[in-house]
Amino acid sequence: MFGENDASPDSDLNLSRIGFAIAARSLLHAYLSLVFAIGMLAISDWNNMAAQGTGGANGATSRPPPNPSPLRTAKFFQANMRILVTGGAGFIGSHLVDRLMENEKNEVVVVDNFFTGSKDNLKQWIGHPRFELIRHDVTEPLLVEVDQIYHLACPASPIFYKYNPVKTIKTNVIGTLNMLGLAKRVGARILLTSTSEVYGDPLVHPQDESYWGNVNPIGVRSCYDEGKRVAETLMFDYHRQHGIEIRIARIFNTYGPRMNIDDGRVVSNFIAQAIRNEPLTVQSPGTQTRSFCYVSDMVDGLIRLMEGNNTGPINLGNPGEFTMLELAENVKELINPEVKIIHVENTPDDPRQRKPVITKAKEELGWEPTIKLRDGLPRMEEDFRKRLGIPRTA
Ligand SMILES: NC(=O)c1ccc[n+]([C@@H]2O[C@H](COP(=O)([O-])OP(=O)(O)OC[C@H]3O[C@@H](n4cnc5c(N)ncnc54)[C@H](O)[C@@H]3O)[C@@H](O)[C@H]2O)c1
Ligand SMILES: O=c1ccn([C@@H]2O[C@H](COP(=O)(O)OP(=O)(O)O[C@H]3OC[C@@H](O)[C@H](O)[C@H]3O)[C@@H](O)[C@H]2O)c(=O)[nH]1
Repeated sequence: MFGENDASPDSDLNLSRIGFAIAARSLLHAYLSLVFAIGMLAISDWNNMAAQGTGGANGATSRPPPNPSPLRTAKFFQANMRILVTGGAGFIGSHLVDRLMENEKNEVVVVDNFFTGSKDNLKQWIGHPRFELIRHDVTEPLLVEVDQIYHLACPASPIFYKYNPVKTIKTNVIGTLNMLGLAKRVGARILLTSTSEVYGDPLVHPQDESYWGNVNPIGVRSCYDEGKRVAETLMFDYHRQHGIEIRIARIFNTYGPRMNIDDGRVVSNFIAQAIRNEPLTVQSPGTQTRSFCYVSDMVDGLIRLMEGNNTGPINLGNPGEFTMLELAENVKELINPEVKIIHVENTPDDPRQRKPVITKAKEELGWEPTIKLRDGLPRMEEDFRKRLGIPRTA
């Protein structure tokens, strides 16, 4: 036994055994420390790369994203890109579907509960082999195999989102959770259409993405604006916690063909009123401002955001700013010079000013709007006249 016979002939051998054991242990220690240090370096490098790759000023991801379907990397079978558009039967969603369907490598699945959207908006695609339409409410879980998710489902016009505020907040919170759960399961990239309403009644003007907003958390609009704020939070938490690839667009007022004629939003109201020769209803005081983006520009921005490397949030909107009185005067001049403009009561918490800073969209996406309000309004007029059956006279 070691220690008992220090003077025995074996003691030299024992000593050298002990020396060897100590040396071996030190070597093992050194090796393990090295492996640990390399591991830590690799993890911190990966985190840095993830943060840079996703424009992650808002915190690095803690895990690698889930793997996309094996079909993506299959050697002999080049799968199409399968894209889910929630709310695809609505105004912006249906224009987005048109653009996505132009690419023959895309298969598009639309889910919609038809609350404010309509099959009519998608009629040119129904029956197409690369297109599927599913009646589904996003507040219920959904299982489909897709590579990208454009998550638009949510009523957007104030009269519709205030109609059933509890349902609106469920759509924003539970609906977004369900879509994030789906993205996590199938490894899809997900884009949320958030809104300029996250800035509330802004105290900073114009608004860039660093502004945290001025929102009434218990007001009649909060089902929508707070709902979208929580949806943004969920997106970033899934990104940080589960490595989900996210994109967030903060959309400013968008207009164009296919808006519901009785949608209640200001551009559709004024155009329908001018065509029907009814007074244009400017809600008081009329000095409140908005910035209006034509829908084809918006769709272009959404696709660039999805395909790019930046998580957002990124403002998408047209920085041209108009008071509601100026908008009414433009509509009157372009569509019906005889029409009257009247003042009516406003609704609570109406934001007094809104105009996007789009520097980030320009720099990160190479995007800026191309269609001015005075060019977009006549295009919308044409569509509304067709649907109302009221042609332009001379
Ligand atoms: N149009 C704008 O000016 C604007 C501005 C900011 C943000 N956005 C956002 O863009 C998205 C689309 O807006 P839009 O103007 O096309 O509105 P929209 O009302 O025309 O479209 C919304 C679509 O979502 C569907 N939908 C609503 N709740 C649903 C649910 N629970 N389950 C499934 N489908 C549901 C509706 O039926 C409709 O087809 C919305 O998320 C909206 O918040 C729009
Ligand atoms: O007939 C009308 C309707 C509206 N308005 C005014 O027009 C302005 C714009 O109102 P809208 O209802 O079109 O839309 P808002 O800007 O209030 O909200 C929109 O913001 C961005 C998106 O998220 C949504 O599409 C929607 O919530 C408001 O100041 C409103 O008071 C009128 O003067 N007359």
